[in-house]
Amino acid sequence: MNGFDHIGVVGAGAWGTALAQAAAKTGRRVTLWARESEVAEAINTARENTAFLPGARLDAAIQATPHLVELAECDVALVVTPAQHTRAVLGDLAPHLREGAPVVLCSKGIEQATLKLMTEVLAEVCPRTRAAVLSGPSFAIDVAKGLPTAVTLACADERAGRALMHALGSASFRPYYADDLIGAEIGGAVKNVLAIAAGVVEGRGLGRSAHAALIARGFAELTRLGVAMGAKRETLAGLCGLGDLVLTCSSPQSRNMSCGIALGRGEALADILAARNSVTEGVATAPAVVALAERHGVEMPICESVSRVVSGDAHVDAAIEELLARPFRDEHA
Ligand SMILES: NC(=O)C1=CN([C@@H]2O[C@H](COP(=O)(O)OP(=O)(O)OC[C@H]3O[C@@H](n4cnc5c(N)ncnc54)[C@H](O)[C@@H]3O)[C@@H](O)[C@H]2O)C=CC1
Ligand SMILES: O=C(CO)COP(=O)(O)O
Repeated sequence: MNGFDHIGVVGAGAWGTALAQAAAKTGRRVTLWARESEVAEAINTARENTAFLPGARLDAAIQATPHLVELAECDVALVVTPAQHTRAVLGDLAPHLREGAPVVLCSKGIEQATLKLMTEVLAEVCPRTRAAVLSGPSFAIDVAKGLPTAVTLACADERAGRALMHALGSASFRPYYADDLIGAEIGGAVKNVLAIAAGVVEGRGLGRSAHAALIARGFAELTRLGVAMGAKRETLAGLCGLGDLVLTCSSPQSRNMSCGIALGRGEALADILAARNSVTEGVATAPAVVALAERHGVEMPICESVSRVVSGDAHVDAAIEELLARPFRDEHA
């Protein structure tokens, strides 16, 4: 064992459960906080999270609990709550965080009310914590089943970041160290918005060429915002940016893409969201991305269209028409 012997995971949705499983596979003790006591109960007794990650048998080293106080002994906390709820959960977690224990933010979204990244929320709520970000192309069920996956693990403190990489990594779950937290966060947040657009392309039957164009032009938007906010281009072109964009824009298994597919087929957003118990991060993050783009003076027409559609300000067809009517321009402007 090379440190971080006891791993805390905050949030037992699909991703928190999968990360708990990946950590348990390294031989570490894992405490997993579930907001719902019945989820904790099911994990501890049936060894399955039937509510959020059915079909994955969970390691006996994972102890689930509905009480955050039980994370007090953990050497590190992985925070895996939906972005819009992360501030509240961090507030409840703060008194139980062990002095010096890093917090690894694993959610992919921007706080809509404040336009803050998760690292900024953490800095406000738990000011003396070392932050890390884990983000990349990784469906929860793939990780839980031990299929090969690679993610970015960003931490400004290089020693802590590399130690976390070794603690969480295994042959099948492969974190790559980076020092660029902003890049890791922007990649994960913006790709969800673009995946909704990719779903619309699919659901409206606009063809594979439009799909490829959407990914390439979407990546240009993601890069523009990231660079304006201080991210490194190579981070955005890596696992947590381009890698996750390609995965999420190409897999109907993605909640964001499947939401877009349903929108493209003419379903109403409220009905789509009401039919699922899982989070579709791009819906709340889309208006935040547009507001950040305005603040930083960058153009993000695809994200703007998604924002207008999910906010009910534009019909899907009108949004597509507007995008196609944009003036011709230099590709790399
Ligand atoms: N599922 C996946 O494959 C991946 C998800 N993520 C990210 O992980 C984060 C969590 O997503 P999932 O684990 O998929 O969630 P999920 O969609 O499986 O489950 C919803 C989660 O939200 C929690 N929740 C609902 N209301 C809440 C509230 N008021 N306060 C706190 N928590 C509340 C539920 O307890 C549950 O844990 C998201 O930011 C997502 O983008 C990142 C990588 C992969
Ligand atoms: O982030 C993910 C894969 O990397 C999961 O995407 P969805 O939230 O769209 O399902």
